[in-house]
Amino acid sequence: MSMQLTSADETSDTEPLLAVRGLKKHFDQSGGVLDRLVGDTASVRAVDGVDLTVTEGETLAIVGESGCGKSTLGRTILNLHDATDGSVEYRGTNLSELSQQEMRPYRRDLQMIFQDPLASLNPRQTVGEIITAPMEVHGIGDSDEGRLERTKDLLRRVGLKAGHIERYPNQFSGGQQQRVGIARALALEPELIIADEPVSALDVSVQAQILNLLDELQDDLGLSLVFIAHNLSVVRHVADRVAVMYLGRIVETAPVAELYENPQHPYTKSLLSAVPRIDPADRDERIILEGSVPSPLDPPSGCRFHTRCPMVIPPEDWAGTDEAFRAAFAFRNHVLSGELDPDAARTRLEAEGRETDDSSVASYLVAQLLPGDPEALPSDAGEAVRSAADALAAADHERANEIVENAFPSPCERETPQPTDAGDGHAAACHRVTSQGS
Ligand SMILES: Nc1ncnc2c1ncn2[C@@H]1O[C@H](COP(=O)(O)OP(=O)(O)OP(=O)(O)O)[C@@H](O)[C@H]1O
Repeated sequence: MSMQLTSADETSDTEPLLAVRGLKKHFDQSGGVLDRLVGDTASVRAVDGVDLTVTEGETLAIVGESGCGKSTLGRTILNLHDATDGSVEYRGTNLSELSQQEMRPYRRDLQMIFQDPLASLNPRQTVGEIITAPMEVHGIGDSDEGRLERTKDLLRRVGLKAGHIERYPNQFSGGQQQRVGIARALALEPELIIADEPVSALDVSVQAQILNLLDELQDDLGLSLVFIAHNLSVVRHVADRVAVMYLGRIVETAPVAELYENPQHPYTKSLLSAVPRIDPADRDERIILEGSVPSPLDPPSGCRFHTRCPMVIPPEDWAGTDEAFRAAFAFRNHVLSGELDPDAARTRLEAEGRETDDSSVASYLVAQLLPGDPEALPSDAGEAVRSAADALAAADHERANEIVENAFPSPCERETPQPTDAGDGHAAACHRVTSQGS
């Protein structure tokens, strides 16, 4: 007789199923004992203080650019990485304190689905073996026959055929492989599945089928789902709530419709502006962010997004417009990035048959690095830009850094914004967001 794919037990809905508090995962990058002795203890701050909750039956999407720490967060929640700090409470038990041995009973409840289905399936095992193996480990089913029957049920449940049980992973298409991965995760009747970019490696036409399958399974089985994605377009129809992640931290959380209609964080706004909309009236102007995500080895101070933020806040005594400040701040960030090479600028000028003295190089750097018109800056700011460019042309990077840091400070780089209640279950960590709570 086949077993039932039962839904998770009903429990009180006041307590979240999963509560992540202050979770950190840092990867030590110091070379060895000597590095540590001399205090050279660089670490990648992949997850750096995350708070999240997942309630029963809920789908929480975690969205952010590549490298912002989503996979590390998923793996640390499941105790596949040792947490550096913080806690992960699952039904009141702090998983991050458990040894791998103590984790075993929880492994059954907490499953993961991976981005690359083929890489996550053993190529030498049949689908039947892949799906029955975890059942054996966790003592599900009384006999091999029972487990095989259950495997056939699962295959049908995920849209495959019972006859597929004898096949090997490479005999399936990408979408079918992901269905096998989902069946394997379901084999243990989990309560929560962390799906790490489960459709990113699939053709667009197949993505919708897998998303629909996950949605359907979640409804039918009462599963909780943490759905990791690198853009907002795939999560709209599967998520109940969305947490937007930037450089190891959650910057905004909201119910999905609220997030799409009323984004608060400039980072979320930029991600949303990249989502294709059918109705032209819904289309926002595309916000292209400067540069790429900074290194988690040395994340920016204050608000980590300040180096790329199109809404960065001027200091109180700024005499110009906000737009002029943002141009000056973008110039500042180029200078501080340390990536500018005055010799390369000189070579370029030479190739164009122009003057190559320091003053010409400085003018060239201003033209390249300051967005908009230098005349729009207040006069002292314009002078600071020019002095910094002169210092750069003379290869005095230290002086250039000092000038731009003093001339263009922002509260965003000094103070770390805390999550602020924006009403309707919505919170954002941005200095521009003011509390709507009581
Ligand atoms: N085992 C590791 N050792 C050192 N650094 C790591 C390790 N795993 C991840 N990282 C670093 O941690 C940061 C976050 O990586 P992570 O894979 O969690 O990001 P992500 O948002 O999931 O990105 P992607 O979508 O590309 O997978 C990256 O800078 C990555 O290089």
